[in-house]
Amino acid sequence: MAPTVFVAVIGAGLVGAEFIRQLLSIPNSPFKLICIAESTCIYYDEAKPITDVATWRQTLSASTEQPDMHLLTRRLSALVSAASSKVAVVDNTSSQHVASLYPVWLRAGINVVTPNKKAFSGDVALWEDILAASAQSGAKCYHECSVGAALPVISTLKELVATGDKIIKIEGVFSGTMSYIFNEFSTGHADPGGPSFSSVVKQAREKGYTEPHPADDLNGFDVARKLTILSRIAAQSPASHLPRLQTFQSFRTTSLIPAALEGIPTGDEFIARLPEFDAEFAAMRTEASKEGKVLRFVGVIDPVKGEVKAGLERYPMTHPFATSLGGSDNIIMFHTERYSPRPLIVQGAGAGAAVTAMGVLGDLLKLL
Ligand SMILES: NC(=O)C1=CN([C@@H]2O[C@H](COP(=O)(O)OP(=O)(O)OC[C@H]3O[C@@H](n4cnc5c(N)ncnc54)[C@H](OP(=O)(O)O)[C@@H]3O)[C@@H](O)[C@H]2O)C=CC1
Ligand SMILES: N[C@@H](CC=O)C(=O)O
Ligand code: NA
Repeated sequence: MAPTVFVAVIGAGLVGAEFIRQLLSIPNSPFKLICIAESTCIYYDEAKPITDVATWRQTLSASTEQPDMHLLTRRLSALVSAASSKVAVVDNTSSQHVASLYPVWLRAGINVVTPNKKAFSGDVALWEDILAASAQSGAKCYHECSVGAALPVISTLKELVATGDKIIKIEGVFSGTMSYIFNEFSTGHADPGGPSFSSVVKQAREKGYTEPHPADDLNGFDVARKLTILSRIAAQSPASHLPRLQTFQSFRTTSLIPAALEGIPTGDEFIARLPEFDAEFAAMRTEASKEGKVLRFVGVIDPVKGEVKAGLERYPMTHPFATSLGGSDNIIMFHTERYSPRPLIVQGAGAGAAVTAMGVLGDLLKLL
């Protein structure tokens, strides 16, 4: 019989709510959902786990308790000590503060599952502390969805590296938002005269592909974070010249944010002002289509040259980045010693609540 796993979910937004729906839909579930937290409220009851898909939101809203992460840590640590069962935090936020608590949780024997990129792509000291804490206690930290949503990108790279393959180059479209935007905006065929840039950004947001603030996608930081996560793993492959990246800002990334829109605090205001710059983006599209090319936002990790970069590039209409992508598709090509001359390719939806929640739940199932 599978052991019971006590689960605390932090973040019940787009991904979090879908994750809870999928978790509560598992028949004969070994998971006990004892906690759900958002920024302003928390439900916690070990004796009364949430079981009903239809009413969990009301149960959370009815709670008057304020979220206190230190209290949550003490409660979950006590549960690890008292029960022979496993305990897991599922972080479905994009919070740096929540991410900074992973080493504390892991050292206390609390497993961590998350699509949040912050812990693995920010200060290298936090990433190293997470690895050390997990090794020390044996608690697991799974974050497959921090790159390419549920697509097996991190697991594939870890396996290539662990089995001694030499990574020659990793290149691809790593952002569901950027993929959707340029698949719709720059098709080559209809240019010029396709949809406006601001309208496709708005659609990407409505479809749930963007970060809580869409500027975090358009400034290239989301791709830079994913490249940092992969680069830190690829750096362990034989003969890698990749540098020890201090943060995701340690290499060159092209931002698509017009200077006048830098630092706009809310996503709504940012989206409202973006049409002012549609003509600039249309001109870039026209330039590319005159050469028979499309625009794609691409990331490259090159362990041979020791280089990591992300930016907007032009591709001929025959290139896989131009021909084979649709919707929020990511495509990641692993060129390795074994996968040569043809690369190992992972492709599919790289954003969206359903696939991301599925990947998070898949990671949680690994604890069994
Ligand atoms: N959307 C996608 O397709 C993908 C998303 N991801 C990642 O998944 C994560 C969630 O994304 P998404 O669901 O779209 O984001 P949302 O903005 O929809 O949801 C975020 C949730 O986190 C909660 N939250 C934020 N800060 C805290 C905090 N300090 N304590 C407790 N709760 C907090 C918010 O609560 P409140 O509303 O009260 O502030 C909200 O419930 C992000 O890290 C994102 O990068 C990864 C792959 C794909
Ligand atoms: N905003 C991100 C979501 C997944 O990480 C993206 O568009 O890829
Ligand atoms: Na993934």
